[in-house]
Amino acid sequence: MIELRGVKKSYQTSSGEYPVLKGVNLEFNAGEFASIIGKSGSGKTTLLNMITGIDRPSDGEVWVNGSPLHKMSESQMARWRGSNMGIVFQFFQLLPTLSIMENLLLAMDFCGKIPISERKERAEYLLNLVGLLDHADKLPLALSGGQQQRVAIARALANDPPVLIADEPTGNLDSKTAESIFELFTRLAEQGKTIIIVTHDDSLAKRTQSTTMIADGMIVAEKRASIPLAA
Ligand SMILES: Nc1ncnc2c1ncn2[C@@H]1O[C@H](COP(=O)(O)OP(=O)(O)OP(=O)(O)O)[C@@H](O)[C@H]1O
Repeated sequence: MIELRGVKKSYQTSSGEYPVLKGVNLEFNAGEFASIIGKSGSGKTTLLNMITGIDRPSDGEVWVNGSPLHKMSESQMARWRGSNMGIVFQFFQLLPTLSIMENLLLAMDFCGKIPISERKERAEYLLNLVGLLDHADKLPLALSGGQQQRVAIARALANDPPVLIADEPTGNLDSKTAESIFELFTRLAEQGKTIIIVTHDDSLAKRTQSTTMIADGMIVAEKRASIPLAA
């Protein structure tokens, strides 16, 4: 469903070319709840950026649901991403001057996949799903970090994408809030969404169906659990 073949990524720096991903081969199945772990600077965010199409590989191929991301133009990619990928960024990136409800509606407006007449109801459904319907009219900064993270997840789901990607979704959260977010991901995977998270939390990673460890831009270990998702 998601396949990376020989993916390399280098950045040009003042001291020359800096290789960050050095030939990554990886596969994720539809409906899989996967984690990516690795030390700071090992290339995790860069790897996620390859899968979401936020950045392009210097070499290699990235296929998602049969679409060749490595061949798409910027505008094709933006359109494709809007309806195919839900992205939860490390620092939420909610628009601070819009209410929680407006943040979700805007994501739907940009994409156009959800009919206009259904957007408000869908936003309410998603805010209810993450337990924040009572906060719909508040501005993001009126919420706690954990609540903002849940809004970011609701927004990522706005256009009902088959894939949800989250960079450190439970970083900086207390353990109870982290647990509730993990449970939400588990439920979404059970409903058929493919979920890929980057995490520093080994105990959370162990509870996902597969864990990929990256070190120095290379996959150094892959573990696939044959057990069902842990609750
Ligand atoms: N645009 C860029 N230009 C130059 N170097 C970059 C760029 N983006 C990332 N890097 C470098 O690539 C390496 C990997 O970065 P990346 O953000 O993917 O790591 P990470 O594993 O996600 O780290 P962290 O856990 O700290 O978020 C780092 O050394 C980083 O400094």
